[in-house]
Amino acid sequence: MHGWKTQIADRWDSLKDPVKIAMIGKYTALSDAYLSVIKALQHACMAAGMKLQLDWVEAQYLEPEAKETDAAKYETSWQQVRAADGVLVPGGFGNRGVEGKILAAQYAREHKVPYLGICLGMQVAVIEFARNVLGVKDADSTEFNPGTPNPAVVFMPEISTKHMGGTMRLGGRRTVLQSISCLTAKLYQKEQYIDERHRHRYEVNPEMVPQLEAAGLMFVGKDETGERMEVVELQENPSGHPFYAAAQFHPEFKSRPGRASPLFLGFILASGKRLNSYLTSRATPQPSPHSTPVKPSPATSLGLEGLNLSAIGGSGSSSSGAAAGSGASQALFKGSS
Ligand SMILES: NC(=O)CC[C@H](N)C(=O)O
Repeated sequence: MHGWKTQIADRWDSLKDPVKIAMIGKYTALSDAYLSVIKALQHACMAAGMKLQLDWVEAQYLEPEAKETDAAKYETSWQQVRAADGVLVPGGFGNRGVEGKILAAQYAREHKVPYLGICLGMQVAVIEFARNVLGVKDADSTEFNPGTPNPAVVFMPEISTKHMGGTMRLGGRRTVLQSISCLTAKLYQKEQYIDERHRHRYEVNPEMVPQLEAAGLMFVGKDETGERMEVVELQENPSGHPFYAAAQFHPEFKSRPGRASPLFLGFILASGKRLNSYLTSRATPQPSPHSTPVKPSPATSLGLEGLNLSAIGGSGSSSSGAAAGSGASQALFKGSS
């Protein structure tokens, strides 16, 4: 166990190629939810052979009002978004900063910057698309605007609004994949379904789905009834976007060192411009079981054997080129099982 941890810590400390991720959140209420996201980013960076540079962006400062109230913070926050290789909007509750998150999703979509949305991050992506692509300017979530005439995100019908304590849709649920060629299916290497964990009260309004899909926002994962939207991706053509994916579930909850979450890995690889070579390498037929056995590599013993690390630019080696034992490598293990 100790040797395994040392190998992972060494690999973490030896990563050099930087990848800059802007995480758009509400940092006065730093919650456990964000800590799981940070760990999932670290696991993905380690698998991709990239060094994480995380920029924390307070969503509220991206909003136009901040230009008047706090011009310096507005400027630096947008600079952080513009400098990012990838934009991540994690889960969240309550309406403060939501408009800033919607603007960040719009920026990532329009500027073809890799985007990963989680839970609320998927809901804001859908609201943004409805407003700016479908032209439904007042599209909103009933969580933030209960009287909105154009709800893109609605309270889940079978949940009672009167009993807030027990109203959350929680835990492991099945997502049925709608197409074997979507990015999510390729990353998970699954054709039919994936199981991930949930924590939400609102969902995409199923009535708006046909319009959204006709305009290119594809619901590539749905629950078993087909009524609840679980994963969206921008249609590959004509968007030409390198990575635009968002999930209603929380992929970070199942991420582990040596077993990065597929969506996080895809996001990091796309942010480091390595996603295509990774997907091509995965599509290459594996050697037949009768070919010469390969000596286990350090990557195999790290549980990274599913990854063709050389194909994605990682060293695939566990040598410790840089100083070992940094705080970052220690943090990698805290709280993970
Ligand atoms: N975990 C989340 O991001 C929740 C998103 C949203 N507030 C909901 O309840 O559906």
